[in-house]
Amino acid sequence: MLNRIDLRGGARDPRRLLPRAQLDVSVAVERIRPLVEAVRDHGYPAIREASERFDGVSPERLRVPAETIRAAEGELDPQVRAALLESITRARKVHADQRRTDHTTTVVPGGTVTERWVPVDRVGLYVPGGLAMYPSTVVMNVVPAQAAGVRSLVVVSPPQKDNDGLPDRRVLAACALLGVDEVYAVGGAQAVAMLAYGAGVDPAGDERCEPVDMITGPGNIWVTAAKRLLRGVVGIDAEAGPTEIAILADDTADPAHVAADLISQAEHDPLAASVLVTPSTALADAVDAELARQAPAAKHAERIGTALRGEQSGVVLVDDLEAGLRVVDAYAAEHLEIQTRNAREWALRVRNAGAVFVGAWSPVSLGDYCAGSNHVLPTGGCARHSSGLSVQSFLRGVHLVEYTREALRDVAPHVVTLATVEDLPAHGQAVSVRFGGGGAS
Ligand SMILES: NC(=O)c1ccc[n+]([C@@H]2O[C@H](COP(=O)([O-])OP(=O)(O)OC[C@H]3O[C@@H](n4cnc5c(N)ncnc54)[C@H](O)[C@@H]3O)[C@@H](O)[C@H]2O)c1
Ligand SMILES: N[C@H](CO)Cc1c[nH]c[nH+]1
Ligand SMILES: [Zn+2]
Repeated sequence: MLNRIDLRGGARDPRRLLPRAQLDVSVAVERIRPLVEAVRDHGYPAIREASERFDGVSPERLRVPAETIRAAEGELDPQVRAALLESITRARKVHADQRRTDHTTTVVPGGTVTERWVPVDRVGLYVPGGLAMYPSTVVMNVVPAQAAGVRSLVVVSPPQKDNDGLPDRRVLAACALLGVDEVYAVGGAQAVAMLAYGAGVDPAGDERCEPVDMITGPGNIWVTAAKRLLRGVVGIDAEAGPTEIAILADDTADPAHVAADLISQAEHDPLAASVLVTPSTALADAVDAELARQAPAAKHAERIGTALRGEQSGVVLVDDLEAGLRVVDAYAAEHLEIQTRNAREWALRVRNAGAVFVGAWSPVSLGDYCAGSNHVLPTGGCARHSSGLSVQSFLRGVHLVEYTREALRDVAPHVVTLATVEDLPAHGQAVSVRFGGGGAS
């Protein structure tokens, strides 16, 4: 069922052999540019027009009333409430524990540099809502922002035809459980543009969404394209586009589990990538057989089939696990499962992955909902240089430089020398003047 790529006995570059579906983000950027510019220039009418075109709804007001958010919590199924609360509790525990604390280094007696971790003031959190609904993504965005101490949080999520043009009820309920009260029924590139530039959110222009300082959260290729386009206008977390799973497995892995995990992420999007890397032909054959058995029976069989057959998915056959490790490192998957003997040892050697899931009992679905880790992770190879969303994503390190007169005097000649070398004498003078004019004394 999966494309088979045989790297055994050869030295072919795995990056070329495993193309990514969203290499087309740059094409999507050009497609959404006029929409982003229209939202910047006209605000509400442009957003409404895009919602009509892409979401099939034409909302009068984009902001979700506070009582609607509260009512959604009231209507929540008790089992769903319990599961969301468990997810929130575990995520809060992990994210609060990982918050960086301020640190002071005494460089010399009387001279210190303190690194202060200051939260971003206002952030926009994107919660997808096209093919699937993501109350869990509300948790994964909001919990780290709150743990960082962000003061102003706004959630955007696409309007749903079957919910009177409001975001999904479970998404609203998750906002209520987390104490978020600024929510807009806007999705796609238009939501990203609204957050970046700010915009009126009703026909009369009485209500406004004020611009944010940073936008986080996953989304489809259009959301990812808008984030790439607006990076710089606002801060952006890593690109978190169509989901990816890679599994490094040997003959100890259970083919039924491997297939189920590949299918679980293919379920997100026809552009999702599911990749198995293994030295075992027997496992590859058995996983193929399991995929053929499990995939057609899945609820979202059509998009799963499209994702699994897509050029972005496949089985990579390698000579051994060392070669497999090189492949998964080159690929830099959003999620990497290690299902091998001594899984932890292999996992600790991985350099490039959004998150690593170790052994038979840590499937990606656990991390999607209830491990305590974050599921907003870098896709498209961004794991080579970027981290998943965390409490750190919402903090800025600000250096506090504090020297006494004596400490400055001691180092003044070096400052003056470096300023002279760079032909920026006024820099040197700003130090010298403090010690009686021309030169430091
Ligand atoms: N990496 C992660 O952390 C992570 C987590 C959860 C989900 N995901 C991914 O997020 C994505 C969610 O996608 P989704 O589609 O379900 O929801 P989405 O909210 O990202 O996209 C829906 C929006 O796309 C816009 N849109 C649809 N067609 C368009 C077009 N032709 N041109 C311009 N805009 C258009 C619409 O405005 C709609 O509101 C999936 O790819 C999933 O794999 C990633
Ligand atoms: N696997 C997704 C991250 O790529 C997150 C998610 C949310 N709900 C289910 N899964
Ligand atoms: Zn998932």
